[in-house]
Amino acid sequence: MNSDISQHPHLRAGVVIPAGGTGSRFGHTRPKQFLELAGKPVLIRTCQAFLELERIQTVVVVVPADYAAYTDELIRTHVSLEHRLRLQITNGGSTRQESVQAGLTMLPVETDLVLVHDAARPLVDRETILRCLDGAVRFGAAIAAVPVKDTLKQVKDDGSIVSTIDRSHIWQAQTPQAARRTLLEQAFARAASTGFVGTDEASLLEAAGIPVQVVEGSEYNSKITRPEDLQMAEALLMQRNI
Ligand SMILES: Nc1ccn([C@@H]2O[C@H](COP(=O)(O)OP(=O)(O)OP(=O)(O)O)[C@@H](O)[C@H]2O)c(=O)n1
Ligand SMILES: C[C@](O)(CO)[C@H](O)COP(=O)(O)O
Repeated sequence: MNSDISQHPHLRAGVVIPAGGTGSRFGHTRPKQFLELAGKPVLIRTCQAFLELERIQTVVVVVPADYAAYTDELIRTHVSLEHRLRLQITNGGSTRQESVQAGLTMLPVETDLVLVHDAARPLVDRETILRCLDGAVRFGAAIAAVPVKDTLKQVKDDGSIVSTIDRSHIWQAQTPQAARRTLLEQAFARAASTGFVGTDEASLLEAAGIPVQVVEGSEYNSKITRPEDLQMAEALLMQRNI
């Protein structure tokens, strides 16, 4: 069976974009997802990467409650009416996991394939998104990831090296992280019942015994965590004249 997503015209995919963080490691008065990146808010860039794909029927943005009105204003300023029809905003929670859970409940009932993508990853490319979609169709769950390039060290609190970690099978998880909705809801329900808190959706799926596949991400699909990450993203976009 060819499980390429184009073979499944009736598949309805939605994306949840967790944008409810405070950006404490970034250290700005405004959460980093609302800062400008080459003239456009980080969050808007991220939303548009998905709105430009017809395969994505619904985009749910999960924002801090005190930023809901501001987000609505940003969307009205930067997003076309046509795209706004596929965009919803809801309030986030105190953890990324709670925010994603809130977003899942907003997806239309007919949504059967879900992607989750950090608002803080605005340089995600079309091909990575489509690989995640196809991976979720083919395997049930798939995440963007890149193999580790640097030598990895286990280090004590005092900075002394304990050992060098074999990196031959170590990958850095990115987002999108995609799964059939039933699998993702099963994983979130189990996490809620056991009190499990993960830093990504794959860790919840793994904990529930649900197989997850990695698909090729991109070195450009980095997460904006600290100020230098925003500077790097800006330099990249300027170079590409985007
Ligand atoms: N309660 C939270 C925490 C995080 N996020 C989102 O999850 C993504 C990845 O989280 P991270 O980069 O850690 O963002 P922050 O939590 O804002 O950053 P920090 O840990 O530095 O405070 C971001 O798009 C962030 O907005 C969220 O929706 N809700
Ligand atoms: C989901 C994620 O981006 C995968 O690498 C990462 O786990 C988010 O971690 P954060 O601490 O919430 O930024």
